[in-house]
Amino acid sequence: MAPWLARASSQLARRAARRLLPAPSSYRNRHCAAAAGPWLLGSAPPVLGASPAAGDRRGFCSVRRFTGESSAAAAVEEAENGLVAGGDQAIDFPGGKVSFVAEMNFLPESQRERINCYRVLDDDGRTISGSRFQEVSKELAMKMYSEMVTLQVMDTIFFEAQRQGRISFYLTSHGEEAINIASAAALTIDDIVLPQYREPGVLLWRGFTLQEFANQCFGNKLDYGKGRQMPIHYGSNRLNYFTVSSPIATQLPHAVGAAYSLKMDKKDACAITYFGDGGTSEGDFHAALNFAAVMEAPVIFFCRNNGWAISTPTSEQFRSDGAVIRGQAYGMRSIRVDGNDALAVYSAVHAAREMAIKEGRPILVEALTYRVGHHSTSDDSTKYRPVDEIEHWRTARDPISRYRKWVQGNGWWCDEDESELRNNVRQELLKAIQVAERMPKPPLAELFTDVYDEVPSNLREQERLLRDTIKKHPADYPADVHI
Ligand SMILES: Cc1ncc(C[n+]2csc(CCOP(=O)(O)OP(=O)(O)O)c2C)c(N)n1
Ligand SMILES: [K+]
Repeated sequence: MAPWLARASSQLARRAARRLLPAPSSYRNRHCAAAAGPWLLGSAPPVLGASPAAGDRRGFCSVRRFTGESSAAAAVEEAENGLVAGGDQAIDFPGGKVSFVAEMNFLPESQRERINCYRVLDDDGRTISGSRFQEVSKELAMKMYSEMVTLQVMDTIFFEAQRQGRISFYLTSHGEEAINIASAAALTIDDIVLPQYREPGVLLWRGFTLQEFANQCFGNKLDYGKGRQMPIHYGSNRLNYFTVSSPIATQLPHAVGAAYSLKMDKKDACAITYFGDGGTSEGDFHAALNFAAVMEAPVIFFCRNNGWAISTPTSEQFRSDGAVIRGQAYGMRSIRVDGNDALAVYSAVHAAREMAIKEGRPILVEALTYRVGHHSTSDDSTKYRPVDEIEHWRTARDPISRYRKWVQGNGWWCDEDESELRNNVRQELLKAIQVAERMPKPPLAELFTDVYDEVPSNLREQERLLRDTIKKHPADYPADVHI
């Protein structure tokens, strides 16, 4: 027995003896569980001071029966011999006191009921009576609405542009507009965003223009990534938005580091990182949550639980009650929120941010939602999920319609406003696409820069070969490649 455990055991037994506690009827069982406690069940504890009386063997554990007044003295004797007396008292362990119990109870694999989901608006856009939420001004509420619509229109047009062969790839946030916009609205520009790829609305909210989105998707010379990345891999230094990186969940540990640096600099800001239900199966997810909890980093882990990771349903992703329950396992406050309710998402992230910064702690937010679109333009989701299911979420559960009912109910919006907004966004984006499409591509030399301070000889050789190949086969390369 470890010396600290023996000390604790003997202190406890002496205290019991001083108070002359009568032996509880279940003493025998407690004794048994306590003695087995620190070791693996099934293996005998290394020190057993009391020799078992005949007939007292119960599997792995030796037992002595005590009665009446003699029990306290016996407890002392047992403790001196290295046994733990058990009882209601808590015993010191590394990490804090733990109480012993007589029953051999395994923690159940799940709670009896699933964790509740915080909601403000019902399906008809009415505030649920008694719901508590962060007030939003008319101005903020309307900006949220118009950005949700802008995101939806942008997604629809870029998706079509890919189908027309004008861009190589696209991925929509359909069904997750409230998550995108309302979470962004609850942050300040000083908060650092480490995105997955389905949160362009956060960047839109921060002021990334439709022209900037188009420049990236067309990989032209104004794209900040210099045309090196696939479409939708946006990033902006100016807007504190890390560049999207496709490998799932790598951004989570980065976010903890970024958050910790904000804390060291005593900044009034936090980091937020987004990821899907699929991302929770990556080792990076677990490393990041543990790291953040231990380091008390002001980071918000925002899980978009949208039911699908490409063709993998959540039923094949995890057996836990979603992601929210995992926060507690790592010692982190967590909340489950209706991801299709803009006011609930806004309120939850607003509160999470306050706690993260003021109390210096990570928070996990799990937003329940549904990926209404295909995974990307490389996917046809009707191959693995029922069309009815998609339609139900696209219509009856649409976050934009629900929020619109609420703003309209407040007298802030009407049908004419709606068509004017949609028309304006469409015009602006079509113009941006035309400009982006005509804009020359970045110079070829840029393919080889920004990794090494000086381009090494092997890369210079590759560049020379590429230029020769383009000259030999000009028809196989875009006409505007700048040799
Ligand atoms: C490490 C890694 N494994 C696999 C992939 C391929 N992949 C791209 S997206 C994706 C699904 C991710 O699903 P989820 O995290 O739930 O996000 P969602 O697409 O639903 O928003 C997978 C498996 C990847 N990009 N990175
Ligand atoms: K990543």
